[in-house]
Amino acid sequence: MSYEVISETASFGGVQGYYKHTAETLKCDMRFSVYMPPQAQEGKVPVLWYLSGLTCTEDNATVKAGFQRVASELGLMIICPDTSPRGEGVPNVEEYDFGQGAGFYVDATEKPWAEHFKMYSYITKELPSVIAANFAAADMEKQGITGHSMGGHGALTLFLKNQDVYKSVSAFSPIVAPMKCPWGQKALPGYLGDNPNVWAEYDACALLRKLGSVDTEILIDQGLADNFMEGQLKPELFEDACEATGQQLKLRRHEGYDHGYFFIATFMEDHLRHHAGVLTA
Ligand SMILES: N[C@@H](CCC(=O)N[C@@H](CSC=O)C(=O)NCC(=O)O)C(=O)O
Repeated sequence: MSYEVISETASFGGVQGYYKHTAETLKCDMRFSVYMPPQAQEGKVPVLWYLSGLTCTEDNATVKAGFQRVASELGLMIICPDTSPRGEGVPNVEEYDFGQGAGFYVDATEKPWAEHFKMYSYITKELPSVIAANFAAADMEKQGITGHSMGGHGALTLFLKNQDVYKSVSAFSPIVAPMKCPWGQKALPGYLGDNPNVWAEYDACALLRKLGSVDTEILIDQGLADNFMEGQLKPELFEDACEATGQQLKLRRHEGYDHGYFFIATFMEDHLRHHAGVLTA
């Protein structure tokens, strides 16, 4: 459960840190970032996980999402993990949507991925244990989860499968139905084999329809100038699943915004307030 400090830098009265540890689940070294708000000097603070999308590391959101100012105001700890195992000995392909940088937050069962690609267990079990053991201010009874695109898929599915752990959820332009889009139709069989019942365990629409509604509102923001919206993201499928199950959903569609971090930074404050509203109630 030990970890190494890469850097710690003052930000809005708190500290933006980058850290490294050896992840047993993934059999490689992993980096993650933690924003520690100033309130952490006085006591425990709620924890918000941010899961990034395809091609990302822990760095993309940390430097581009602009969460530090409002996280400081609200007293939220923000944790950004990497999106896959990496490094020598970890399998990869020269494709942006599979392999390193594209872990899809699943526990792979297929060769050669199964040995390292266990991002579901890493994010839900190992990394939280590292945080709980080393960051005393983290209130692990008050955790929320958000993410972008592939990370939005991660946020929705991890939330639905672990409602005892995560109390709040939101997503920026998430993949909501990987079984029904090309990114997911490549990743799910690639990592999990050919059984659709196993894929459905990692599909937010399928999970919501199977598990039923949860007692908290889900916030999703989607840009209407997002080139991936029609072919990959299909927010209307999640809207349908929410309507069918009676799930409270705030799905906001924004004219002119694309898939990138200028979009995320624009609406980040609303997401932080959404999570703080639930986690500090
Ligand atoms: N290179 C790819 C697109 C890669 C891309 O857009 N990645 C997004 C996430 S997409 C879904 O998970 C991202 O967040 N990129 C990093 C960033 O800092 O913007 C292509 O050519 O289509």
